[in-house]
Amino acid sequence: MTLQRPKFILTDIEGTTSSISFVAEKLFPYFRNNILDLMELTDNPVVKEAFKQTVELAWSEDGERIATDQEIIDKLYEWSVEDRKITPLKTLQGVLWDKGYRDGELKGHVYPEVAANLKKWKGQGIDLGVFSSGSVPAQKLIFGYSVSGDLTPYFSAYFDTNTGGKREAKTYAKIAEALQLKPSEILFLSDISEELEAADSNGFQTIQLAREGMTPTWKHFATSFDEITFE
Ligand SMILES: CSCCC(=O)C(=O)COP(=O)(O)O
Ligand SMILES: [Mg+2]
Repeated sequence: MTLQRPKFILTDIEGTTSSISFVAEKLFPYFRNNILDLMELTDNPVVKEAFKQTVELAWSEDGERIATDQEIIDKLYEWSVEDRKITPLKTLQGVLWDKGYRDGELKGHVYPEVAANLKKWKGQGIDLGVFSSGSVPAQKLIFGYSVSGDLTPYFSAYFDTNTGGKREAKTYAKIAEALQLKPSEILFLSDISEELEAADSNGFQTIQLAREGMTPTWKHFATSFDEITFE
């Protein structure tokens, strides 16, 4: 697919740069297997704030009153099994994954052609950024400790659920504003059509990554980054 060259490419992670199986079968189980380590980190201000948000969300969403550290951890475990894209869970996943990447137990999966295309696009004068439900620190880890080496030098901006939900149009307006670009100057890459729809309704260019035999569900699609080229 050949497009007019955008000024900025914003990419999703799971299902786009990286396999769904790596996230579902390596990252999420690592979090659940090590979740009790959070008990030792309750003085860490990031953990403290995420625990507070967990208590508030459990109350507002389920009407459930949780208070003890064990109850909070049980709730986070449950949300992880359900693959909830909610900020305190995503923050705490990033906190625990940090050790896994640094110890070498985790190595960020990226599809084989990703690094070469990031390099090529950057060489064409296109700036690159990430928008994932994974927290910004978790985004920096998967790309910093990737199977293709440290890819973080390619990215100049990172966005997560603190900016807004990926299926909400207003989130993309906020991203364009933060980048000080017109929406039409940004190309968003994702595997999920609801996310592409939200970006498209805001005027972004969009391409769906339909990887590993996935049937495309969006009007513009590619099966790998190699198929995305610019005039
Ligand atoms: C930052 S890598 C882990 C990604 C993650 O936690 C996740 O929920 C995937 O969401 P995405 O928005 O990248 O599809
Ligand atoms: Mg995705």
